This record gives sequence, C-alpha cells and structure tokens, in this order.
Amino acid sequence: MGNCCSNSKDVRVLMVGLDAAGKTSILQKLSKGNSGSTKPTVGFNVETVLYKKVKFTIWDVGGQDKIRTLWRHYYENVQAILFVVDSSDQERLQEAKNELQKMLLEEELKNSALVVFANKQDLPNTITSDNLISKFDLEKQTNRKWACLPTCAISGDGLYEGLTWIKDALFLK
Ligand SMILES: Nc1nc2c(ncn2[C@@H]2O[C@H](COP(=O)(O)OP(=O)(O)OP(=O)(O)O)[C@@H](O)[C@H]2O)c(=O)[nH]1
Ligand SMILES: [Mg+2]
Repeated sequence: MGNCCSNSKDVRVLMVGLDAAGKTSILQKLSKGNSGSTKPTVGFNVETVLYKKVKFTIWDVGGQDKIRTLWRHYYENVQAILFVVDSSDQERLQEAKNELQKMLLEEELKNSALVVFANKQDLPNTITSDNLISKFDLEKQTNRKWACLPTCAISGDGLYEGLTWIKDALFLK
C-alpha cells in the first residue's frame, strides 16, 4: 500500500448506493469544490482526491436498478466501500438496505471498511445517521470497520469527515 517515493498513501474507494442518492454530487463536491447539476450515471465516474496526505481514488458507479449488477466489476482491491443513502427517501430505505447487505456478503469485499453516508441531511423528513445505523443493522457488522455519518453533498457537510474516517480506519490500526 502507498508508494515508495513519496509519503502519500493510496486508497481505492468504491462509492455505490441507489440511483439519485447523491454519489456524483458528492464526487463533484470533493473533486471540484461544487456539486453542479448531475444526470443519472450510466457507467462510472472516477476522481482522485488528495486529502491529509492520502490519495483517495473514488469510483462512483451508477445506481439505477438495471445497472446495479455492474457494481461487482469494481470490487477488486476496494479498501473502503462508501455507501450513499438518500436519507429523505424513506420509502426506499429497505431497498437500499437490501443492496448493501447483498454486497457485504461478497467474498471480494470482506476486508473492506464501510462508510455509510446518510446524505441529503438538508432536506425535511430525513432519517438521522443514528436511526440509519439501526435500520441497516450496522451493529451486526462485527467483522469489519464501519461508520455512518450525516452528509450533505450541496454544502459538503460531513464529506471530509468521511475521508478522515477512512484514513484512520485503514492506517491507524
Ligand atoms: N438537497 C440535496 N440534494 C442532493 C444532495 N445530494 C444530491 N442531491 C440531488 O440529488 C439528485 C441526484 O444526485 P446524483 O448525485 O446525480 O445521484 P447519484 O447517486 O449519482 O445517482 P445515479 O448516478 O443515478 O446512481 C440531484 O438532483 C442532486 O442535486 C444533498 O445532499 N441534498
Ligand atoms: Mg451518479
């Protein structure tokens, strides 16, 4: 891990979640400083973000139902899964949970840390990150490091806390 000639470390992050959860907005905010308009992602986007001497390569894969089967093509060498949830879309929390649970059973991802972003916290009627922890049964994840953080892709609130958490989870063992 890391590379020999500098003191930066490389981390491969896979960002997934249901369509319209806010993944591409998060990637834009982190890489360009603003989350402009987005269209549904068909395929993927990838950006690198250098933060606290860690080079995060973040893969943002489209979450529409019909293309979720493509997520598995990005599993190799993933050190952190960033699962994004639209906290205001309570009708689809169960669907989001099902997709996450399915993914966490994958052998290839068994060593990955997990960060859940309870995104869109600026909207009314959102589920809190604490309630999302129990809704998603995250406390049962005893074999991996996990966290659930409140975020807003528009303001950027919580996004860098997520990167800091990943860095600490991977490098401060
Ligand atoms: N209010 C609010 N809107 C958000 C937030 N994050 C994303 N959005 C909006 O949600 C919509 C979908 O955002 P995207 O970033 O395209 O969602 P995505 O997860 O990339 O969706 P797919 O590419 O289809 O998987 C856009 O209209 C965003 O502006 C947020 O934190 N708050
Ligand atoms: Mg997208």
